[in-house]
Amino acid sequence: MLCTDPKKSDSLAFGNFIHLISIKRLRIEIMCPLGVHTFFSAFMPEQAAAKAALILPCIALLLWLSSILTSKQEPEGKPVSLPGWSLLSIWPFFERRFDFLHRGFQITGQSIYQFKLLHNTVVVLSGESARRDFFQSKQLDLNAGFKFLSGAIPMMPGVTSNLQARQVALIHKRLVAAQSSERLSRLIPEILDDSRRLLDCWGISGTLDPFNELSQLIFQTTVRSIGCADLADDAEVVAQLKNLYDTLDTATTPASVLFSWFPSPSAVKRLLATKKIYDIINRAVTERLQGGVPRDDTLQLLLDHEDDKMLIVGFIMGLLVAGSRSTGTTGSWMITFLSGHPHWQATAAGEVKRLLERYSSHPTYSPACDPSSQPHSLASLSAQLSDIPLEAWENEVPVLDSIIRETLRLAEPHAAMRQNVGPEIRLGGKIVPGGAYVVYPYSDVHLNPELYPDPLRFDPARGVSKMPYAYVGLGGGNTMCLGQRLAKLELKLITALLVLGFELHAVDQAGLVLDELPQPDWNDTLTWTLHFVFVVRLYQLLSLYFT
Ligand code: HEM
Repeated sequence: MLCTDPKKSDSLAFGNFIHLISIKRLRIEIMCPLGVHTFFSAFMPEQAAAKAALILPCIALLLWLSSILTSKQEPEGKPVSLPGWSLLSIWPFFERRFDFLHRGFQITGQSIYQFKLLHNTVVVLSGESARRDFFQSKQLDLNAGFKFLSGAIPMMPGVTSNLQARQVALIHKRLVAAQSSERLSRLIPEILDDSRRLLDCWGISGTLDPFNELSQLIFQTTVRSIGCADLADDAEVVAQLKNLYDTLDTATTPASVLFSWFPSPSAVKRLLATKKIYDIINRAVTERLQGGVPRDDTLQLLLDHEDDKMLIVGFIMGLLVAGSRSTGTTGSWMITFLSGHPHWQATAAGEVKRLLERYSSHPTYSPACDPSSQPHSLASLSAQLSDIPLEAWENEVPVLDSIIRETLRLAEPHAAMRQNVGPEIRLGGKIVPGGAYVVYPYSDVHLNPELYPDPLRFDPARGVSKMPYAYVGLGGGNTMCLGQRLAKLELKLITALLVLGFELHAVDQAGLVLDELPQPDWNDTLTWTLHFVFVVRLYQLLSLYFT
């Protein structure tokens, strides 16, 4: 807009000079020299005023150009920010993570967005290309991500946390060695025997809470498999350890994660539980070192490699959580799903029976031959299952494999968490600055109706999608689960015992069979358990199977 009255235009132009410089280029060029000249001529001779009127706008123009060139532009590709940064608005990230993350996608209308957690940037991803970049990136650190965003591991600097990269690499190497084929083959009868012992306590019929009983059972077999045989043999110590690990879970609160330095009651509880776990495991390692009898277990494997004592203690303390928590919950959900799907119970039982027919050399129990052996046939079933070799458990059980896969797809409310420990990178085309945290919710694929039609339905018969990273239940790309060989073996052995040994029904508290199974709570990212009353009714089937 041009001003035609020179007087008016002078005053207006000068009054708005600074403002105009920054926002209205056209008006500056035309109006400033005139107005400035009139202004200066009021104070100085005509010639000097003319010079000043020319020089000043040039300086202003230069300043303006340099401010444009040096100004911090919002980089193109920066993820849109979630409005609201107060602690209150991000609290649900810890308490109802699934809802929080999905509301973020809805509010921003974007497949990638970011929010602030204290002074840290957290980028949330979804979509095919972001997922691919995420799982393939080498500079996203899982441990750093979990330490800051989850905090649900025993924190003992130098033992279970703040480990150097070479210590983490050594722990991973030993974990692979602990799952060698020879070692897993020797573990089969031990896992079966532990499980059979605990299943015997369930009785011939009755009800049980799978989220309690299965997680206890799998804690026992995990202590046996990656811990120490002396601990696994002592039922009291195993129960004590389980309680302490449960305390770590229940005492993990948003405040204890965000302000881990603050000695809140839950932080103190966590600290005490961690110290007690340390004492139990350290004592077992010390006793073995000081002349205990060598056993065929993971502790002995670590001692034989002459690993540092603190690394050994940290290995057992850390992997007992990684191993038992996820395997226990997966086992509980598997039994829940099987108890509501008699067809899959029977199909799984049929698959294991065929393996028994092929591999078992133990005589099949028959009440006619040995009427006195009722009803303790779980022992003989476990002995028969021990005859099935590891290769068969790993390669000849497509039904059990698909039941595990479908259980993890439907009931593993995991969000993968990382820290970008390198320079700025792009994931899915969006910028993730160095030091920022990145979260990828598994629901992006596992509950995606385009990949899994009717995604909340349990259906092990679903095909596997060919889309890259369409199934990430045991990780993907650079971070695959390093304990999956053991986890799958434990789950298969326990399921075999259950489907051949019992008939399972999901019932309510009154004992009535449920029409509909309970759904997993995707907001319960830590323990994945159920929060309402539900039980599984058992009938021991052995007399049917062995006649
Ligand atoms: C059914 C049981 C299990 C499930 C569902 C499971 C799932 C996973 C998943 C999804 C990851 C990748 C995490 C991510 O990308 O954010 C992972 C990593 C890992 N898992 Fe498992 N896991 C199970 C059992 C175990 C067991 C028994 C152990 C050890 C005894 C174990 C040790 C590990 C370790 C060490 C990693 C980290 C790998 C790395 O840093 O690259 N897991 N697991």
